[in-house]
Amino acid sequence: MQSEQKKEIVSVRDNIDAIDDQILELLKKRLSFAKEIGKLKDSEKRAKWDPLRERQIYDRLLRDNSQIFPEDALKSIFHEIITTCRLSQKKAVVAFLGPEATFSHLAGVEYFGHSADYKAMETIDDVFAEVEKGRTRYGIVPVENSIEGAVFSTLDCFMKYKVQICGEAQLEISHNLVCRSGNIEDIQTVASHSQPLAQCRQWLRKHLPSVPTLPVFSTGAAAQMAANNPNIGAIASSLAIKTYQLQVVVQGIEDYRGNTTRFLVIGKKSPSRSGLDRTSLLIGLMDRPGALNEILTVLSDEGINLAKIESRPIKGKRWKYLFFLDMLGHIEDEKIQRGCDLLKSLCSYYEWLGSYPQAESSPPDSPADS
Ligand SMILES: C=C(O[C@@H]1C=C(C(=O)O)C=C[C@H]1O)C(=O)O
Repeated sequence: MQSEQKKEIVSVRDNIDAIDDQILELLKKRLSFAKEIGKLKDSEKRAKWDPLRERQIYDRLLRDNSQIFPEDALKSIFHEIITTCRLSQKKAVVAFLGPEATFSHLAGVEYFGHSADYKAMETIDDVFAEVEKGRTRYGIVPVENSIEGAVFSTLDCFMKYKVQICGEAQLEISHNLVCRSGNIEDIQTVASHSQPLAQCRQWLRKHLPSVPTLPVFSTGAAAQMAANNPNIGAIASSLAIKTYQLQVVVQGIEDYRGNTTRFLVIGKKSPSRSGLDRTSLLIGLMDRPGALNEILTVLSDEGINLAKIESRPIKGKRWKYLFFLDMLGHIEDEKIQRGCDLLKSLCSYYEWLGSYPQAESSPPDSPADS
């Protein structure tokens, strides 16, 4: 009986092998067609990245799948296939806040897949400078966290460097307390980036009340420190545990579940419209009563959905601010174009930071112990 079953497994596995061979042949064919399209685009001087076409592919596949193959898996399989095909037309190097295994690195790999090359930078400023100078094609930077709010150093870089936003990615962040031994008693200092330290504030106060915290450049840098010093604990990603051979002390120490960070992909030129886009502006208000109201009125009159507004002080100009505005839609959409033209005439400063495909939204955050 047992050997009958064994034979059946072998024969069904033959079927799987035959399918895998077909998938592989089809993948090779798909890659060569993508390269052919790349050459045609070269001759027409067209951008290689076509977000609208990519979105249409996902929509069609998800519809035809009728939820038979698990949807998230289907999306990530095709994401890897499509990014590989796209990058075969033009290679991309992506700068991120390093060292290896930071959340920015993870977000980069999620966004660009495994076919891109990644370059670790020491600071967010360095990521911007790298892209502005054209040394790397893209950069990925954290811009806001669903619990802690804006990442000010990123917003300030938009005021300093000439780059465009090309995309956004959202990464659900779960923090691990790690150290060399895996024993909480060995930890005399907890190092991490200031954002994760803030995102785990209540947990640290409750479980390590007398242990000081040490803000460092990145979670990767903290993990590196923990690897070099047995008395340093780090708050870091699961990728950092593997990369720096650390032991987990406690998993999931964030104060809120669903804690999500939004990242921006920066480059030299925003992509064309995908049909589900976001447009970011940086504006300065006229010094007159009702200036902000005028801006909001334009958006409301044009039926533009304002997704976010955030102000930042202008360095060296006391009590003067610039505003970051995110709207739903693409600058190629008539409504957004018209709204932006009106804003330009009403603002003391106006800069279009880019239009780019919207990231999928995730469920809302909830307290960790609910
Ligand atoms: C192959 C193309 O180039 C890129 C890759 C795509 C793909 O792999 O399906 C789709 C759109 C483009 O971003 C294309 O434009 O069709």
